[in-house]
Amino acid sequence: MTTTPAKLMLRALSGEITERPPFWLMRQAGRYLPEYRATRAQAGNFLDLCYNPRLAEEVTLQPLRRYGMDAAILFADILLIPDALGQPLDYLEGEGPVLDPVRSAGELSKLNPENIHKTLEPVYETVSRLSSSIPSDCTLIGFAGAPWTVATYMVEGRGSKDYVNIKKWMYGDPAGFSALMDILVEATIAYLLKQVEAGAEVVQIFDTWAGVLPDDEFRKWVLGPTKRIVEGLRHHHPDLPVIGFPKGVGGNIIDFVEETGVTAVSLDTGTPLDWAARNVQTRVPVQGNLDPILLVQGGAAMENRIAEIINRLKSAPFIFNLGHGIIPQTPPEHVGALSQLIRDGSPS
Ligand SMILES: Cc1c2[nH]c(c1CCC(=O)O)Cc1[nH]c(c(CCC(=O)O)c1C)Cc1[nH]c(c(CCC(=O)O)c1C)Cc1[nH]c(c(C)c1CCC(=O)O)C2
Repeated sequence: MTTTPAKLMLRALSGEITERPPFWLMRQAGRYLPEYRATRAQAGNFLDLCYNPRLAEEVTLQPLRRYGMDAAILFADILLIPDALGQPLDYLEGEGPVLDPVRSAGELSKLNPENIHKTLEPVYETVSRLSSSIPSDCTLIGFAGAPWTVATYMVEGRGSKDYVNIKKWMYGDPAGFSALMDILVEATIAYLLKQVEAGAEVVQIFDTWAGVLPDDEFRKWVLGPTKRIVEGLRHHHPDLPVIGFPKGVGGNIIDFVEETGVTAVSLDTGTPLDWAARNVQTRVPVQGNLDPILLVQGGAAMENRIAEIINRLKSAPFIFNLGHGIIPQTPPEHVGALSQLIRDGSPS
């Protein structure tokens, strides 16, 4: 009897040390690619692209065609959940997302958690198309934002530097704020379950702003909701690999791993490699953590750091990635050099 060798990414997630690290890159589809910009122009605006299964499938596949990553990440955005809950959302050129803010328990009646799947249906169709169109050795990753990070955009109404509105609500009316977080936990579980049913093999939970909370609040609004999501997913899919990305949390990543039950964690750029090898990788597989700006720089600086990351993390389960998303200024040929280096162990 012959068995198909499992995909490299799934093997690393199951705790295997692989012959080379699987790799994929956060924001691997996006504006640094001319073909993305062309498809995006064809779609109209960014939300139209996210809700167009044919075009969202196309932009998901674009980086795979060039670089053959070991995983494809569904093309969508973490703010589709607020959109599906009925919170008006727009993406402004040069500014990013803008939402009509929700800032008190009284305003929660503006959200409608009943029918999110009606809006999100095209996303599930994108996943379903991808599950048959990606290469057979490539793993399909679904994703969602963590409730805390999604809530920062919902309450601030845009990206924020100081999180003053959400923190005032969180400190001043924890019970009311927890009603918003409950809505997000439930919606996120339902959303990710549908992605898994449509063919996502792994899910990643992005908590980009997890690092701005003090101890107690970190436990309450990052650890608690993430744990509930992991449990909610595993209730239906006990073996589903879940990757957490609690960005900027420093040493708290140990508690994150121990308490949430995630399968693996993504390390941000600031996480020291030796520390991560001793304290995190002994617990779960890790993913990371090249500085995305080294991918803009390229050359020897990038190549040396890639080699260093691989050397320090290759003795335990490891997935190569960035410490945060690719930025639009990235020259596509630098991504080519990275993929070559990881695949063959030498620069192109
Ligand atoms: C905080 C956050 C968002 N979205 C996301 C996060 C968490 C990860 C992170 O911190 O980067 C996650 C995300 N956003 C996008 C993906 C797609 C999959 C991928 O290739 O990684 C994923 C996984 C597409 C996108 N999401 C967005 C774009 C750019 C939109 C465009 O084409 O104009 C893409 C490709 C827009 C977006 N969406 C968001 C912001 C702040 C912005 C504006 C900033 C920017 O323009 O880069 C919210």
